[in-house]
Parts: sequence; C-alpha cells; structure tokens
Amino acid sequence: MIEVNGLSVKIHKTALLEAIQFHIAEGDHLVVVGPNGSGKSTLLKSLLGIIAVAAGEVRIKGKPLAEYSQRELARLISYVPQSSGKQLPFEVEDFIKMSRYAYHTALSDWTPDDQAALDDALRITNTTQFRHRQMTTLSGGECQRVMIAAALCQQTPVMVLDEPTSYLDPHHQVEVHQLISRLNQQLGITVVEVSHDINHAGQQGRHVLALQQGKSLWYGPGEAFLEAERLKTLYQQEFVFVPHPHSGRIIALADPQ
Ligand SMILES: Nc1ncnc2c1ncn2[C@@H]1O[C@H](COP(=O)(O)OP(=O)(O)OP(=O)(O)O)[C@@H](O)[C@H]1O
Repeated sequence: MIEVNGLSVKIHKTALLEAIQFHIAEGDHLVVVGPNGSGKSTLLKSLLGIIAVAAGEVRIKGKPLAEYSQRELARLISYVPQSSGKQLPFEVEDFIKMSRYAYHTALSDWTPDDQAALDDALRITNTTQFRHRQMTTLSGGECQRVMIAAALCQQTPVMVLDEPTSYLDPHHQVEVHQLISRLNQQLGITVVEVSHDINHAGQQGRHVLALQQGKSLWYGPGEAFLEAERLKTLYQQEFVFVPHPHSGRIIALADPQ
C-alpha cells in the first residue's frame, strides 16, 4: 500500500529524516515510536505530501505521491492530527461533514452516500449522541473520537494518526486504542500511527518503526520490539520487563532505579 524508499527531509540544511526505508502492506498496522524530536510527525507529513522531500520517494499503491492530486490523496489517506479539535467553532456533525470535500465540487449536493458515510462514522466511533453538540463542549476523549469519526467519514483505505491518545486518561487511552484496532482488523483500514506508548506498539499483529534522530533504528514485528538494549538505546532509559498476569504478554516499564 505504501512504500517509503530512501526518504530524506531537510529544513535549512538540517536533516529531519535520513534514508528512511519501509513498506506497509494493505491492512497493516504500523506504529512509529521514538523520543521527542526524533522525526515521527515529520514522517507522517511526508506520507501526506505536506512537506517537501529532499531525497528518496513515497509511493502509494505503486504510484509516486507527487503524481497524485490533493483530491485523489484525500480519497486515499485520512489524517488525525496531534492537536485537539476542542477549539474548533463547529457543531460536531458539520465538522465531520467537511471531511467529505474530496467527493464534492463547489455546487454539488449532499448525497445519500455522504449521509451513510456520516452515520456510519458516528456509529462506529460511538459519537452519534454528540452530533449536535459544539466541538468546544466535548471532553478530550469525546473530541478524539470525533476527530477519528471525521477521518473515517472520509472513507479512505489508509488512516494516519499522530499521537491519538495523548492528553487522554488511561480509560480513554484504552478506548481509543481499541477503536483504532477495530478500524484496522474489522474494516481492513491500513493504519499508520505515531505513539509514545511502547506497550501498545509492542503487540502481535503490528509493525514498529523506531526513529532516533531522524534515522531508522529498528523496524520489525511488534512482538519483537520490547527488548532491553533496544529500548535503552532508543530512549537512553533503563526498563524492566514483567509478564502480564492474564495474557502473559511482556510489559515494559521505565525503571527510575
Ligand atoms: N519547520 C521546521 N523548522 C525547523 N525545525 C523543524 C521543523 N519541523 C520540525 N522541526 C524539527 O525537526 C525535529 C523533528 O520534529 P518532529 O515534530 O517530527 O518530531 P517528533 O518525533 O514528532 O516529536 P514529538 O514526539 O515531540 O512530537 C525536531 O527537532 C523539530 O524541532
């Protein structure tokens, strides 16, 4: 679905990304991890075509990203940005409806297909009860579900999310993680997600790309990611590892020593 070949990004001669190389198969769930400032958001912007590439290329479905129009790309990739939508002066339904722009011209009417996409997005994200609320009145967790509903309403095969659980309490983190897993596993949406939650990344059925200072430190299956030396190299931090009491899955905990 997505091929990233030797991708480098520079701003004012400073390299933000250097020779990044990975492929994402259709239906894959890639979690991009790494310390603050390691280039994760820059990588997502490269996949969305909103940042200039210095070298290498991104291909979507075999075609170079640069050869797609904005409208074509908007039918392929949806984006849930890092910032909260809580400041947006819109009713929830009106905000979500805007994500259908790639299916419309200036004069075209709202269609039954648009309405079905809107109703499905509200139902799947459990946000139907908020459809007539103002975005500014939502809690952080509710707002994040609405942001995902807007991306879902865009009906794209790929969804890119930048730290979708930041600012959420543990319960809402779990809720949003489960929602993203459902979109991936049940709807077959290819997911590319930036996360600081290494235990979320290190799960079976996912791939992990670990970035460090704009370079790829490690790429591999989620279940092989949580390894002491790797995490120490990546975060300059000691970790301890404990088995989950129910599933036996290994959990990594930062160890202050
Ligand atoms: N437009 C820009 N001009 C100058 N430097 C930039 C620009 N955009 C990003 N950077 C720098 O590039 C580096 C990578 O930024 P990026 O936002 O991709 O990191 P990140 O891994 O997503 O960080 P975080 O985990 O803190 O969100 C940072 O040092 C940042 O300051």
